[in-house]
Amino acid sequence: MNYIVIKCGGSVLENLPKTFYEDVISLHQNGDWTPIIVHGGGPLINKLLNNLHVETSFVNGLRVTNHEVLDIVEMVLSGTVNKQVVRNIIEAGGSSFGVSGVDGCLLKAVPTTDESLGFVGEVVEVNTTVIESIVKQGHIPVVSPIGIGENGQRYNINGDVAASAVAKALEANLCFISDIPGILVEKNGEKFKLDMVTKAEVEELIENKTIYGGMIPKVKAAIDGLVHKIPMVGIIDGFEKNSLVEYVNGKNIGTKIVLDEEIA
Ligand SMILES: Nc1ncnc2c1ncn2[C@@H]1O[C@H](COP(=O)(O)OP(=O)(O)O)[C@@H](O)[C@H]1O
Ligand SMILES: CC(=O)N[C@@H](CCC(=O)OP(=O)(O)O)C(=O)O
Repeated sequence: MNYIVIKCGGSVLENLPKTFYEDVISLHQNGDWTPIIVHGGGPLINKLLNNLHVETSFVNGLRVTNHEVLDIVEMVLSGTVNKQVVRNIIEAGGSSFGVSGVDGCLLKAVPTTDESLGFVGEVVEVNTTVIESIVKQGHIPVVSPIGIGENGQRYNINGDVAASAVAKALEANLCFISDIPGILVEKNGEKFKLDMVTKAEVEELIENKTIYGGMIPKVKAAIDGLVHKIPMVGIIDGFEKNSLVEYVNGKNIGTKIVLDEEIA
């Protein structure tokens, strides 16, 4: 099966055009690709935390997650956002089935090594049978990034990290849909997009702070995926018309991430 994991960032989710979902559905219906959506929802979590006067902070793009934050994160991701994406696909004429990483122990997790992050998890195992059975029923799976660990403990997993874990488990292509045309760098006061970056370049861009915030987990998850044999990883603009279709057809769109140039 030619799986493609499409990670929809919270930065674009609320405003993705209907044509985006129509493109996902057409990939599915043409039979060449089996799309799986993994979503984020950071801005909506921020909004609810703010409304409830709960403080929030990030370390290297990951949200520090205590009990109170964890409750709200799960509510937003596995409730509001997951069902919104499922509805969007139905509205665009497709069929989809939403699950959280907790359902069927889809995303088995352990706490991340940085203890100061609280209940932030890393995925240690993906129960691919959950995805496979949804696909078998003819639905597009929509996954929210909450993981489950020992004794039923929930974990907040960054959407990019969850998407990469699912792609690794299925040996799938991976595509990050975000609100930027790709990785941007500044030269002579002007910003331009990189068509391709290597692992070494990514590390340098993080080091010199050209890559910051939510882009850090994205590129780290991309590299981790490539190291574990994901065939292709890219970051593309969700608002650009046909971007997803062009990406799967190998057009030069967004930023392609590679381990090194020889194997590009
Ligand atoms: N070098 C960079 N190029 C492009 N965007 C970057 C870069 N470094 C940091 N960013 C930020 O990363 C954001 C995308 O990450 P994030 O907000 O987590 O998006 P998403 O919700 O789509 O996962 C961009 O909107 C931008 O603010
Ligand atoms: C640990 C961690 O940072 N989890 C993220 C999960 C949502 C997410 O990843 O949303 P985006 O894709 O919109 O960034 C969070 O709490 O915001």
